[in-house]
This record gives sequence, C-alpha cells and structure tokens, in this order.
Amino acid sequence: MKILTAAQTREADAYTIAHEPISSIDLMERAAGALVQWIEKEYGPEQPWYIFCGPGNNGGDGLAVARLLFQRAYDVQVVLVTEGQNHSPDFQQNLNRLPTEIPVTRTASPDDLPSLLSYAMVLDGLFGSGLSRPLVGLHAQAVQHINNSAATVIAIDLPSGLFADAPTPTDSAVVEADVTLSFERPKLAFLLPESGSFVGKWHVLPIGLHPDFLNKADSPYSLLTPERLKEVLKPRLKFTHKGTYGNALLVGGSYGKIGAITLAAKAALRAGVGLLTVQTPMVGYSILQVAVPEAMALSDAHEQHITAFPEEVNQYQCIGIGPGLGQAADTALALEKLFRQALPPLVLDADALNLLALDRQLLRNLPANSILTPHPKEFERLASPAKHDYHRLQLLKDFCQEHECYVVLKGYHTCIGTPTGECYFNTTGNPGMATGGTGDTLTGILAGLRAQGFSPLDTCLVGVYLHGLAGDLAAEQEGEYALIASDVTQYLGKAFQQLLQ
Ligand SMILES: NC(=O)C1=CN([C@@H]2O[C@H](COP(=O)(O)OP(=O)(O)OC[C@H]3O[C@@H](n4cnc5c(N)ncnc54)[C@H](O)[C@@H]3O)[C@@H](O)[C@H]2O)[C@H](O)CC1
Ligand SMILES: [K+]
Repeated sequence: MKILTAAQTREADAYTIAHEPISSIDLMERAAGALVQWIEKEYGPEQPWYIFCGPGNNGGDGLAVARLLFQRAYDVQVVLVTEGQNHSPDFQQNLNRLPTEIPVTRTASPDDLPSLLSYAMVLDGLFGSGLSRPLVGLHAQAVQHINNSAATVIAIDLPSGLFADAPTPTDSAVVEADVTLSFERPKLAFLLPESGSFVGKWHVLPIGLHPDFLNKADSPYSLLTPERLKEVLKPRLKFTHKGTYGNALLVGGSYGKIGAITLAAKAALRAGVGLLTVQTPMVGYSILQVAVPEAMALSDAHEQHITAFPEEVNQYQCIGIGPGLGQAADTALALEKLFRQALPPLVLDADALNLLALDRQLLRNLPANSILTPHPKEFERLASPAKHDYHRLQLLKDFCQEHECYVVLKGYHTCIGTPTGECYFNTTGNPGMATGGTGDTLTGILAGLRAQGFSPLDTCLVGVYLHGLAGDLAAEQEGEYALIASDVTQYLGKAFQQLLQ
C-alpha cells in the first residue's frame, strides 16, 4: 500500500471529485460517515463529546461528525477555534447545517475553552493535512488545553499541529492523540518515531478515493501488507527434500556472546532452511551442538572469536554474519578477505556492520544485493548522523542506492530500504520486542529465507513481517514485559501459518 504525501492526498481528493464524480461536500460527508461508523463501534453515547474545529476542511469534518453523532443521540458540543480566519466553503456549509440544539463555543481567548473532565471525549478537528506552519497563539493554547486534560483524544486525519510528511519543529504545539483516524492511507509521520508518538493507535478509514489515482500514485514509501506477502510465500511442495530449501551458513559468536549466534541459528531453522551450518570460535562449539542439534557446527581456530571464514563458501546459498561476532582486529581482517571472493548472498548484522562502519574500503567492497540489518545507531555509523527522522530516511535511500544493498532499519515500524530507492514500512511487532536477542533472531530468519531462494527484497519483506508477527503472537501469550527473543522464534511457526492461510 503506497503512502501518499499531503499534496498527493489533495490531488486524490480533487481527482475523485472530478472523476467519480462527487461534490466536495458529499466527499466530506462520506469521510464524516466513516468516522461516525468507527466511533459508534468503539464508544457508546454516554460520555460528553467535545468537537474542536479549526477553519479548514478538517474542522468541516468535525462539524459534520457533530451533526451525525447528535442525530444518534450522542451528547456533543462544538468548540470553534477559528477566530479571525476564513472558513473553507465546506466548513461553512457544515456550520450552516449544524442543528441549533448543539452548543457551540466560539473561542476568542483561552478562557473560553471548556474544561474537559477525565471521562470526556475530544474529537480533534483543528487542523489536518492543510497545516502549513507550526501552530501558535490561540491554536497552540487550544492544543495545550487538550493535552493538559485527561480526556480521551481522537484526532481526525492526523493530530493537529503535526505535519503529515515533513519534520514538525520540536517544541511546537501538537495534539497528543490516543487514537488517530486517517483517511484512505496512513501518513508518513505516523511511521517515524519522533512524530509517531503523537498519533496513538492509528486506523485507516477508506472513504472511496478514486482507485485510478491511488493505483497510479507514485511514492517511494509503502506500507507492508499481508496481501503482498501472501503472493510471495507459497506452501512447500510435495517431493521436495532438504536440499530444495538451501544450505545457510551463519558466522558469529565470541566469548560471552555465543547466545547471539545460537538465537540466530534456531531462528534460521524455524524459517525453513533445509540445512544450516554455524561457525563459532572454539568456545562456542559444544554449546552450539547441544543448544541447536539440528545445525552442523564448524569451529574457528581461535578460542574466543572468529578469525577466518570457511574455505568453500560457495556451497552455501546465503551467509549470515554478525550476531555476537565482536570487533577483534583479526575478525575484521577475515571479513576483508571474505569480501575479495565471489560470494553467495549475504545478511550482515551487529558487529559485522560495525566493522563495515570502521573501514570505508570494506564498505565499498560490499557485495551487491547484500542485506544489512542495523538499528538506527548502527545505521548512522554506516551512513552519517541524522538530524531528524526524515533526514535518516533520505540517508537510507541514498545509502541503499549507493551501495546497491537492502537495509532493514530496525525500529517500531522497521523500514526496508532498497537499491531502487523504495522504502517499505512494517506494521507488525510490538515494544515487547525491544529486548536483547530479537535482532539476532531476525538475522537468522533472513539468512534462512534467503538461502531458500527468496529474492533479497522478498526475503526482507517476508522476514521482517514474520518476525514482527511472531513477536505479536508471543506477546498475546506472554505479555510485552516478559517477552524474550526465544519466544519470537517459538511463535514463528504460528506466524507462518497465519500468513499461509
Ligand atoms: N481526501 C481526504 O483525505 C479528505 C480530507 N478531508 C479533510 O480535509 C482536511 C484538509 O483540509 P484543508 O482545508 O486542506 O486543511 P486544514 O483543515 O488542515 O486547515 C487548513 C486551513 O488552516 C490554515 N492553516 C494552515 N496552517 C495553519 C496554522 N499553523 N495556523 C493557522 N492556520 C493555519 C490554512 O490556511 C487553511 O485555511 C484533511 O485533513 C481531512 O480532515 C475531507 O473532508 C475529505 C476528503
Ligand atoms: K486533526
């Protein structure tokens, strides 16, 4: 699902109005209808609803919702924060349509703002995708007033004060929503950590924007949806054998960090790889044989860290390097030597990435189509420090294009960058997965899938989605606090089953 900019959303609006065709006021009525349908499903008419409206079409949506909720016997009142501003035509029409029984506060100063009790509901229709500058004055005060209350806040389209697809200056007034109901597509701002925290839980409400426009809209950003992955992940075939599903090599572990490569190994096996070989320093050999009997173990000549890769690397369909690897000088040399050979596909994580960051020449020798799985700090060491989330996205696109690689930038909405400059945001996963070892399981999953012959892009899309889904299924049972990396691997089978349904 492509993510549109605010400008593209306006174009989608205009295209729908011209080609469906539908009048602008009727499209607003459809949007309001979708909001009310969602609200009715989630909340009864018991609580008082305060509907804050700004001067544009976001406020127009709010006014239409006020009327529709009133007709359904909800206790609504409207708070207009439009002093001295021109109303949009559709706002004005909905203001004219507002039943006279609905109380309306016309805010001229902060003193006019109604007190909001903790059980009150606030519908935030101050500003939407038309925001052109940070909020100041009375608008900012209205936002602070909402944020200072304990009321439940539902934002229409996006929290007021937040830019949909550009950095919102820090310290500017932005509504802190509990829920955001966005029309047709999520906004890029929802998916990035600095802005996403204002959005709360978000839901996308279809309002019938014209499919011709949506299908053709060009955007580097997509949301990862199961529909696309179901086309990629097929059931295993009859008459296949372990040789059909690839032979993966994992290399990593060091003294005190054999657990990391063990976690990766288990996850690679659960991801369906046919054969798995794991190379660790000597200290890891017995541990691995006991902990993962399904894997074949190779031992490095060094007791505590990796100093060389196996000679015959081309017998493997993928090499995953990094979990627990450490950054010893002879490990760096081994990596440098490896990169001078013709290689099967690579998945690089953790200290393999840190070694790349320390040696620009090594980075320049990175084999094309490698998959890198950094968290934001590791990524910034590889690329350069990011001024803000949007800058980091630009760095991600540039880095993937320059090095012809796939970068899985890990986070709440993990973002997969590709050599063609596209970015895919994941929707699965939860804060319970912010715990040591879940990155190692992701490396194992990706190496396991890549060795089975999935393209690098499909490997990233399927692997990242399944990893998050397994984490979600694990969290349903264990809760987010108690979740550990092994749980993710344990629930990987259920995640596969869900995606294969
Ligand atoms: N296709 C859809 O998604 C639909 C969206 N709808 C709703 O319309 C809004 C966007 O409406 P628009 O009128 O373009 O913008 P706003 O309501 O956000 O406000 C614009 C209004 O405010 C002025 N303004 C901008 N920034 C500031 C500021 N910092 N301070 C003061 N004033 C500001 C600007 O000049 C305009 O006058 C979208 O979010 C949806 O909620 C449709 O209802 C259905 C289709
Ligand atoms: K809003």
